[in-house]
Amino acid sequence: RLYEVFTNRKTMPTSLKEALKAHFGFESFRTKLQEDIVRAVIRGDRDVFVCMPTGAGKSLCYQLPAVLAEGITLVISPLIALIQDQVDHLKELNIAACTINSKLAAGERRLILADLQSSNPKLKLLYVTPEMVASPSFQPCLTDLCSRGLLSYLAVDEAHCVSQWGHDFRPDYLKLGELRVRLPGVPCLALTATASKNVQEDIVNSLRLHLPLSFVTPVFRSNLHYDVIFSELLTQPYVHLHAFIKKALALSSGSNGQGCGIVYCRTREGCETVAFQLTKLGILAKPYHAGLKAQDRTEVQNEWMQGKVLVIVATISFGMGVDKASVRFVAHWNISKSLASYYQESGRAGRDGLPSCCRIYYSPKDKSQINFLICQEVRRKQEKRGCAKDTDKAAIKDFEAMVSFCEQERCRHAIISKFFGDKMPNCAGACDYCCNPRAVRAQLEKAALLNTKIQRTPVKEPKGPFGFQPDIYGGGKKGYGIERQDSSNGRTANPESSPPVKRSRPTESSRRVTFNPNVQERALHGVNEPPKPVTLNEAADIVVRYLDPFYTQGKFATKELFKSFARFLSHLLAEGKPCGKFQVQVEARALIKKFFSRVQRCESEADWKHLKKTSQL
Ligand SMILES: Nc1ncnc2c1ncn2[C@@H]1O[C@H](COP(=O)(O)OP(=O)(O)OP(=O)(O)O)[C@@H](O)[C@H]1O
Repeated sequence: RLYEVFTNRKTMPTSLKEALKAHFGFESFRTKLQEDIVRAVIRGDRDVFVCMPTGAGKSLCYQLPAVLAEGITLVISPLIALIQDQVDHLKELNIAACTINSKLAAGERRLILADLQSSNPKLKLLYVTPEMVASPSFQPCLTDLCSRGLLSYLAVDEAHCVSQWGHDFRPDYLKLGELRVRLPGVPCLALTATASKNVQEDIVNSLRLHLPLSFVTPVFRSNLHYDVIFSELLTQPYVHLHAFIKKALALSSGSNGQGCGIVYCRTREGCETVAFQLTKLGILAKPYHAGLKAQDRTEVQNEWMQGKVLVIVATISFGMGVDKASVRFVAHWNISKSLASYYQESGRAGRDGLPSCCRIYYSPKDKSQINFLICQEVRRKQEKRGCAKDTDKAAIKDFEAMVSFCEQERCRHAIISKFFGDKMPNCAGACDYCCNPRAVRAQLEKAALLNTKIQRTPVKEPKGPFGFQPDIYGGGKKGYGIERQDSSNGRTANPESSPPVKRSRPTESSRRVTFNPNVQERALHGVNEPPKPVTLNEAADIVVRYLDPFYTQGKFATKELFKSFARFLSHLLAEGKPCGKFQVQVEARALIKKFFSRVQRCESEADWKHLKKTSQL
């Protein structure tokens, strides 16, 4: 039963299964695939690329080879918290693992470095962030280990962070390509749970994987039931959520004890409100977000892990690396920023393979807010680097895929599979659409009707010049960037302080309800009916939409000038003789065109001093 690859210089003569049992306490490999990957890594003659769903047991694919190899395995992981969990877990198993990071006490760091410099280091796994790997102080240590033949493998966890097309791009991951050049002969293993085809290509190219052996499993997980609920149609949303949780928790959790769940909210206020409401309705739920003290967060997480609290209501800063098998549901109170993120977050349900539920409470208002934040973030990045890039569109496209997932009449699993480039899965009733397509259609129609009504009711006078806080619009207020995992604005926020509604481009040719207010309004107004006069808020929306491309092209010397000009135009268009939306659109376009026919680049407020409405209004 001795495994032939153990003649490899890096491994010890013992059976793979025995080693699995001895070091990790597992009787067998989780799947044939897991075993195949471990064997391929141990062989060490090729780089390896692994794309398996969350909870599939990817960590073991490098941890077992690392334990069996003679040297040290360097593991790159994006978050210190994630690293700490892994290191703690390995230490519990008596496996020599540690991390070097900026938070480490000087004494501990010295001890680790001394071990690394010794002729026979005890350490088996060294976890670091990509930033640490790139730091000049760490380079000599790595070069030294490599030259002494003591680096067994390079494992890059969450490898999708290397791709600018991915949902969690981290610039320092790009530097790992250079690292590989400095570590000749060290085989690399790249692992991710979410990678569309172009992200996969990026990983292979950026990490310079040489003819890698690829182990890619379909993203379809038949034990997860997906559905979407339009929250604006609900009279009692919290009661609805409560009923969903009750039902999901009633699902069996096998030998894993009582089931539990996660509700994701975009904002801290959202977490607090939802947790409070659920507790009031009889389910103990606790919030978890960056606004809490670290100690309180740890306490909440522990209570949830131990089953003392069944529901954790968290921002997305919770979950990465949380290894709990019996999560019976993941509910999203707000949509995610991309379909890839949603797949990863919802995938935390049912890691034990048992039936579990994934639900989104969707609202078009939420869509507008997140869309606004994403566009703002993209613009901020462009401003920082001074130019636009093709990849800037990726964030917007990925968000559109998220919206499309909610607004389409199609199998939810099929949408996810298509997004990741997989073939159509056999859903077999594991989503609302496949269970009852008529109900999905009815909901979409009701939502469209409701949205039309909302658009037709008079809008209250906006507070600020745009009907929302200018510093939110300008992106100056910390906490509104989509990059932050946890913002302080919420669905519960005053609608008047919401950013203007922006139109999102449709992505799919398949049926979906359009929420473009202009289309619906025009269809409903009689031909001779006078158009409803635009409010300042609506004028601002139109202006921003038309002016935005000029800002992106660098036609404004500063962002303040852009905002100021947008404010000026909005007032010009909304004040005076009342005009309908269509007229204002035409006029806005004409004014902007006229302005830029005279001004190459806007340098001061004096540039638009003489700009007046054209005769069209
Ligand atoms: N062979 C095995 N037998 C039993 N349990 C296993 C086996 N391999 C891994 N596991 C367990 O499966 C769970 C998930 O493993 P792991 O955290 O490595 O998944 P992952 O694919 O890395 O997930 P994520 O993408 O969320 O990081 C862990 O609790 C792990 O201990």
